[in-house]
Amino acid sequence: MSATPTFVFDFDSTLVRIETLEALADIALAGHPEADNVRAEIAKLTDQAMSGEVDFGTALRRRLALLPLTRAHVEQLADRILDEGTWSVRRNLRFFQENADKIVILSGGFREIIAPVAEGLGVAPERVLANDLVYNAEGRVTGVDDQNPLSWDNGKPKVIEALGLARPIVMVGDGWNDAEVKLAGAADRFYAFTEIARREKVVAVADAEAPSMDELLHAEGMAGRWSYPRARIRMLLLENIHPAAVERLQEAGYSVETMKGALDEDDLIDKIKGVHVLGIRSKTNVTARVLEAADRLMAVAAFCIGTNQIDLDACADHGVAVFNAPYSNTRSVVELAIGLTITLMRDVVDKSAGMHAGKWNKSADGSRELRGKTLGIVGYGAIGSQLSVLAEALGMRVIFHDLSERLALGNARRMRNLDALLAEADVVTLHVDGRKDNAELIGAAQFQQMKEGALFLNLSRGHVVNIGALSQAIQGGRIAGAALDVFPEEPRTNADPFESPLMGLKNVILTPHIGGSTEEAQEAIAEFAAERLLGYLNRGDTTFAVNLPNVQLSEVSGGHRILHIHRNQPGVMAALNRELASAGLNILGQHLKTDERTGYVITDVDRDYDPEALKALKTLDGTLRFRLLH
Ligand SMILES: NC(=O)C1=CN([C@@H]2O[C@H](COP(=O)(O)OP(=O)(O)OC[C@H]3O[C@@H](n4cnc5c(N)ncnc54)[C@H](O)[C@@H]3O)[C@@H](O)[C@H]2O)C=CC1
Ligand SMILES: O=C(O)C(=O)COP(=O)(O)O
Repeated sequence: MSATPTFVFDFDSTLVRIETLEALADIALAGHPEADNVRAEIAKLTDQAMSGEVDFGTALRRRLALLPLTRAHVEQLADRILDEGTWSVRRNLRFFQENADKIVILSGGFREIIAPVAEGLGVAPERVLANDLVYNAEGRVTGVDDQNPLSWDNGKPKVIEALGLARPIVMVGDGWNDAEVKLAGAADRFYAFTEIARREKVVAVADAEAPSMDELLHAEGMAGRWSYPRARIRMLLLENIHPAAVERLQEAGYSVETMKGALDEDDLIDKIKGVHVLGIRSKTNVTARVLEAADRLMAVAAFCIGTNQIDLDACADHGVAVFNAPYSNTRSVVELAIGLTITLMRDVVDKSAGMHAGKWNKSADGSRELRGKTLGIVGYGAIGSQLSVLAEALGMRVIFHDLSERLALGNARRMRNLDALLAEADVVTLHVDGRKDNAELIGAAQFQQMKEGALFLNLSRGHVVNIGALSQAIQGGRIAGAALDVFPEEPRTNADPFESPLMGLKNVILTPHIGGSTEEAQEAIAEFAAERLLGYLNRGDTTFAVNLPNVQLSEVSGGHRILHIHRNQPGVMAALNRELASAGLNILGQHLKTDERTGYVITDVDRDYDPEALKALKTLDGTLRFRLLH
């Protein structure tokens, strides 16, 4: 590694979120009759000086002359300046403290205000170069020390040159006077720091823009709080995912793009390049072709329960973790199923449509109570079993069929097979998952087995039912009513048309896949899935991943964390540990978990190692993904 450069940091709008003179103006002008005008004048001068329109010395003196500033005002700001630290500076304190002897703070601002921040960063007072305020006997500020070159135009380069600092020198700041340091040749690189204020003119002459300290440290090859600047991690959230997720992910520093509808395979292939995290709901198919095109993808989050739209094995083979929200909309689906059952039993939808057309049809024919009827639940997972409890509470008898051994809740009875269930149920409701094998689980033969006049509900997945057979069963009278929330072909957006052979049939309720679409469920899903993503990105935690071994992990603290996803084949662990040993890495902790396909090993190591040594780990035979977390 090349030697650490000398870092020269500007202060206002770089190490802190404020401009000192504006903050002092707020304090000194409190209660002043002309406060707003004076403040506006000061802000304008600051901006003109920072963008190079007015020379710095002139702007500084004019701003001070506008203020009735006293020592007490200055002390007041100095007392609270630590609260004004720039966010990315705060999270990278360790960088400052560990490299304090390579850091200089260079500011046209005032020493009294900078001192507490410098102390917090571990930067010695002699490495703080700033202006000195001059006070009169009453403690009133009369100006600045005119001997200090920093109080004049183009002072920063002069001061830096006079220090004779070790090169290369990296200048970091938001203002034109910071850019001048590089333009005058006193620094080797200049980063326009834009986390607080972004000035086009300054960015235009910079070697690079640093939207945060993370970006700067990454660009300079320094170990920062994060191994990779979060703002560069791109997340694409499709299908109108609840804003709570966007907020949570942005708040954590990631870049989030949202789209209202789903994308088809080709559009997703175009869009997926450069995307690190994809968020979808039930309608976007993540196929092997999509994964081939995904050059950066680390994780897919299904902001729903079903994951049948995702090629989970192909994701695992690419080292892409897949998460879902398995319980957040369960209750919403159950409530709708209950509501639909009652609505079908009472023929509410057709009667209501009749009323809207001016037809009064008061009749009890065919209308029945729920109480005492038999509900047949196919698929007794999270939704099926919760529906079982609610239906019993309403007085229904519950029978169920599931491929797996499930605990029968309450008085629910397990049926030995699907046929037995179909023969006995007054209402058949589907809550199986969307695995391929479930295609047309219910077709003509199954409708034949149902009781004459049975009701039928599908809130699981569209392909589970043969729609033509259902349509015939309804028209032939075997099925007295049906409620369908899911369809073999569903429109990708609200603007696309919907068509189905079931349209217009008597006592048939069609809903646009809204089983899980309640405000409560969508918000809960957003929070749950966003947390899973953050846990994975920030800690490597795979709890609730549906295609990788689940490992629950705490925050990385003290050391670095090496994450290695590999094909589950003999010898990978041995080879990995051989490489770690030969690189002289001190292992603080290690976890390994495997499933049939994939192995996931997490190794926490001490920070003092040669980063070059890690390269070998990326190319170990069987490696699917390698990641380093700080
Ligand atoms: N309409 C909507 O908006 C929503 C639809 N869903 C759908 O509901 C499905 C079920 O959700 P959960 O209950 O949370 O899933 P789950 O995974 O907890 O339960 C599914 C159950 O179905 C069983 N199963 C699968 N195939 C079967 C078969 N052929 N015969 C009998 N049992 C079978 C499984 O063993 C499992 O116990 C989801 O996979 C999703 O496709 C989920 C949420 C909202
Ligand atoms: O949670 C599920 O699996 C659902 O079917 C809900 O899908 P959606 O998020 O409404 O597209």
